[in-house]
Amino acid sequence: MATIQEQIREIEEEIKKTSYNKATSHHIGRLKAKLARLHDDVEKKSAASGTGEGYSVKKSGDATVTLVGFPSVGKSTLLNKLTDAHSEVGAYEFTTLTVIPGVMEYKGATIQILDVPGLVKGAASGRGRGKEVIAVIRNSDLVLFLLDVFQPLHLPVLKEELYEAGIRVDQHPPDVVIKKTDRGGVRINSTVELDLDEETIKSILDEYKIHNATVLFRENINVDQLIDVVSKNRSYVSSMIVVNKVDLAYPKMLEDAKKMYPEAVFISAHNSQNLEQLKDVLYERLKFIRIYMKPQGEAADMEEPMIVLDGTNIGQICERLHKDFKRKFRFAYVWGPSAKHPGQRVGMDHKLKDGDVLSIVIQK
Ligand SMILES: Nc1nc2c(ncn2[C@@H]2O[C@H](COP(=O)(O)OP(=O)(O)OP(=O)(O)O)[C@@H](O)[C@H]2O)c(=O)[nH]1
Ligand SMILES: [K+]
Ligand SMILES: [Mg+2]
Repeated sequence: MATIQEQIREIEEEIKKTSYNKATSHHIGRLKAKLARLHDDVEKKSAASGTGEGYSVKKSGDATVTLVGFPSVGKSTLLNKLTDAHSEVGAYEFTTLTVIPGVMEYKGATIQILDVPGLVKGAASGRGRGKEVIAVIRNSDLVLFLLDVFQPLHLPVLKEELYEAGIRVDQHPPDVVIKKTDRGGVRINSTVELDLDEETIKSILDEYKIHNATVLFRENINVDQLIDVVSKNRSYVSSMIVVNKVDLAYPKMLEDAKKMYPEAVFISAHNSQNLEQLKDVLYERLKFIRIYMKPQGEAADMEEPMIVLDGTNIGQICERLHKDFKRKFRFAYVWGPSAKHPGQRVGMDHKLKDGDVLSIVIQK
């Protein structure tokens, strides 16, 4: 019996060999789904048999950002400049061996920044501290990719490792809902024109042992995205790119790196160069919204809004307010951009928008 790694290689070979056309698309879809399942198995196995030494960091503040980069690109140096933390800096690789949290206050938001060990190629399958680092990244809201100006080509490697570990960077969860049923086979509904054909969709679901279900597509997605929906074990985070050590770069080198990553922020963490711009971009990328709380029977507090991430729902607000709020929650009233009419009565699933006024009613 072939090992999981051998099976993975075999399927990868077969995908490479198969030329893509209409007739082979469902075959390729099935192979990709098989591959995804094997990767999920590897993931599960190593989680079960792992060292058990997962890093435990409690999320805190309004958002969590993880510094992701190869060893010695300057992650710890940057953490020390942006936050109150002190993380050891060294001219050798793997100076940092655990998660070091720090806090940065910016424009009224409290942002948690996590320094972690360097990632290397193979991290997703467990090299270095890969597994533990990846678990931290999974739970963060933003990945700050930190590159050394001398090694700009690390970015695609980092992205590949995250992809392989089920982390989707700068993607949103596909707007596709699968509801399992008892009988009736797989029924497909769609509000948009689909590139995926029925046979491909069915063979992917089949690979995940889903034989009876209704599938509603509200978005035209590809094979890989459908596998993400079926596999469930995916995490969606946004990202930004920062290039460090510009103080050491020759002008030509800097120019090339800027052409390669026009959206990146170029800094010298060591010399505190361009850190204000970094904070600005970081803040923008996180997409904060302001929610004004109105205690029942009182006026809303328009002075000090709650700062939360876009997409936050009322249940998540309850969790932030008090440990009992979710249990005692009855309903809420909303005024403002997310309300259909002023004072709309809503439940915990209701998603808030910037500038909303919110009143939560709990059991006494
Ligand atoms: N010239 C220069 N050196 C820097 C800069 N940032 C960091 N360094 C140096 O680069 C080396 C590595 O810095 P660290 O902050 O330890 O890097 P790291 O990414 O945390 O490294 P690991 O924890 O080992 O993965 C140290 O010698 C730093 O002094 C910078 O902007 N310019
Ligand atoms: K280092
Ligand atoms: Mg470090």
